Amino acid sequence: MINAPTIILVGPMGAGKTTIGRLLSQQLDREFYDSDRVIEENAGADIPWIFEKEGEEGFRRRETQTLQTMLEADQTPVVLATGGGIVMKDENRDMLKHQPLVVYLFASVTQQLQRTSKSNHRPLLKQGNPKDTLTRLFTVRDPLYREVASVIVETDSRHPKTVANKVMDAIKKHLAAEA
Ligand SMILES: Nc1ncnc2c1ncn2[C@@H]1O[C@H](COP(=O)(O)OP(=O)(O)OP(=O)(O)O)[C@@H](O)[C@H]1O
Ligand SMILES: O=C(O)C1=C[C@@H](O)[C@@H](O)[C@H](O)C1
Ligand SMILES: [Mg+2]
Repeated sequence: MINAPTIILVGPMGAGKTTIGRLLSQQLDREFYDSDRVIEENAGADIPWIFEKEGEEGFRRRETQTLQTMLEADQTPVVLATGGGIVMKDENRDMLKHQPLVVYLFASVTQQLQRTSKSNHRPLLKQGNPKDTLTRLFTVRDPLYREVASVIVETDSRHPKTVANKVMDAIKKHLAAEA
């Protein structure tokens, strides 16, 4: 595993990309980055503010730029969590498909709903009914996550540490099959 390339986590809001990404980075003794946090640091503002001032389109422009910079800059392998909508742009999916290790953290809509209900910093869930929004996004995005992923790990009803261990096992299997 020491030689594993950069691990990129994709999946919907509440899949646990940030949570599991942190755990993996600790287990592997690697740097952890979260594209949402990098966007916020570069903007000097949080995601709700960016959505309010620049719209989703402005946020997506920043997201593409951030992904590009991070993938180009990355020499040593790291763990990179992405935002739930990273797969919406063709150019982002192209970048991701060229990466050796993209992990789709799968979560059902019911589970996404439970996990996202604890906080209200996600602009897309502030308008309308969150269950309808998550269902609509799932229909569009689930095939796109699958399109870019080398590995898929189910996260429903699993403790974060169990998910992190499952990701490690799945990565080992994937790398062994590729060797
Ligand atoms: N496997 C899990 N079991 C229980 N709770 C979890 C699990 N994974 C994540 N959580 C909790 O769900 C919430 C959302 O997790 P997290 O922020 O890691 O999701 P995310 O995929 O990064 O979402 P976003 O796309 O919005 O950034 C957090 O409160 C986290 O503690
Ligand atoms: O699913 C989405 O489109 C988003 C998910 C979050 O990670 C943030 O990137 C932002 O709130 C948008
Ligand atoms: Mg996150």
